[in-house]
Amino acid sequence: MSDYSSELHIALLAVQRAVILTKRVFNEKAKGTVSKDDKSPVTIGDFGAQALIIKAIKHAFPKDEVVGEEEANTLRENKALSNQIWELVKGTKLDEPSSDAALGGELESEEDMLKAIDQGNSKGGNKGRIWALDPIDGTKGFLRGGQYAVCLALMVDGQVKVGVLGCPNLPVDDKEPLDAKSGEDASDGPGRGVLIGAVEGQGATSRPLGTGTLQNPSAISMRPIQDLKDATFCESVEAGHSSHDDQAEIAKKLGITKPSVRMDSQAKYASIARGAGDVYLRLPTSKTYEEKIWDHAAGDLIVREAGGEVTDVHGNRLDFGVGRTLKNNKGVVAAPKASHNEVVEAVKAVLGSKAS
Ligand SMILES: Nc1ncnc2c1ncn2[C@@H]1O[C@H](COP(=O)(O)O)[C@@H](OP(=O)(O)O)[C@H]1O
Ligand SMILES: [Mg+2]
Ligand SMILES: [Mg+2]
Ligand SMILES: [Mg+2]
Repeated sequence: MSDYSSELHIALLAVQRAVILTKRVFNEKAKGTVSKDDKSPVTIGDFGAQALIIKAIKHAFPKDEVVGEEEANTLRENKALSNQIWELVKGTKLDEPSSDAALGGELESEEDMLKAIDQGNSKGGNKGRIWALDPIDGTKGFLRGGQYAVCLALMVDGQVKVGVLGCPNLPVDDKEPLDAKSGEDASDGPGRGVLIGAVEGQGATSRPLGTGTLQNPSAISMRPIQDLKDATFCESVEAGHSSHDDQAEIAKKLGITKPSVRMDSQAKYASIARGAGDVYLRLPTSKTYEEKIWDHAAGDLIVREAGGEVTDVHGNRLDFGVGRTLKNNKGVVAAPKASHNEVVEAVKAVLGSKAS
């Protein structure tokens, strides 16, 4: 049986390399945004990071498939944008040549880059080895100057085996508690940037994000909370992604008085997994929206390996084996194992009272 050590190693290095690129874009005023068909934004950072990571995976594990969020169609029609991304991608490498070589080195050409982006077109499913990739999660936060994450997970037969989150704007210090402002005006200056990883059955770790070989990891775990009244809750900044009103009602029901922490991206999963916060709620805002597997795969495993439980609002585990979306689930409830049931009951009570 595989211990997934080489998959974890490649995933950590690939995310670390992609963050070199996303940080350059984050710190530029013009981030090269275009709108997708669903009107959501995508930047040169999203495309560039997807190309770099898929190149690395296909080099190390040529037979594996990838479910990536982005596709290159728009770029093939917009040469100027494609050129701009290529200028960024072609110079991006890890400082340590042997680490960069493990990822297959640089992409060969602009066409090679577009092809890599399009290799994220797997349909997903519950057979074989499939990676789920969100090159920039929290693109709206990325544009606003908030939190964002580079997210990569390996699923085997529909089960998440390896998960990695690169969070350039979170503090390196695992124990720095979240407060109501943690999601605002984020920066990637000194003391910031964390790389979280997990393998099924082997726990979760964190280490500072670097630019070459991987730094030493420390084990992370969720904070033991005696009473949910003292919990710190995280939710999306975007009210269109998760209902702030329902979450406030649930918090009230549980006796929570602290204001919620609004934060973009899977930085929420990363934060609760390392004990900087406690509970992450994502409450459906529409009957039709299906959550995307790349928005949750890495975070789901990392929180569960850190001593948490992750389910949908009905208390069912997230099902990553049914395609590119979580069509069997609604919303997300992530909490320490011992408190998870109590949170789900409060969620059911509040959402149930609104069912028509
Ligand atoms: N109506 C909706 N409900 C829930 N999630 C949505 C949504 N519309 C978009 N999203 C997803 O929310 C993600 C951001 O999550 P959060 O709100 O926690 O920061 C987006 O990821 P991207 O930024 O990668 O596109 C996008 O996939
Ligand atoms: Mg997006
Ligand atoms: Mg996302
Ligand atoms: Mg994204």
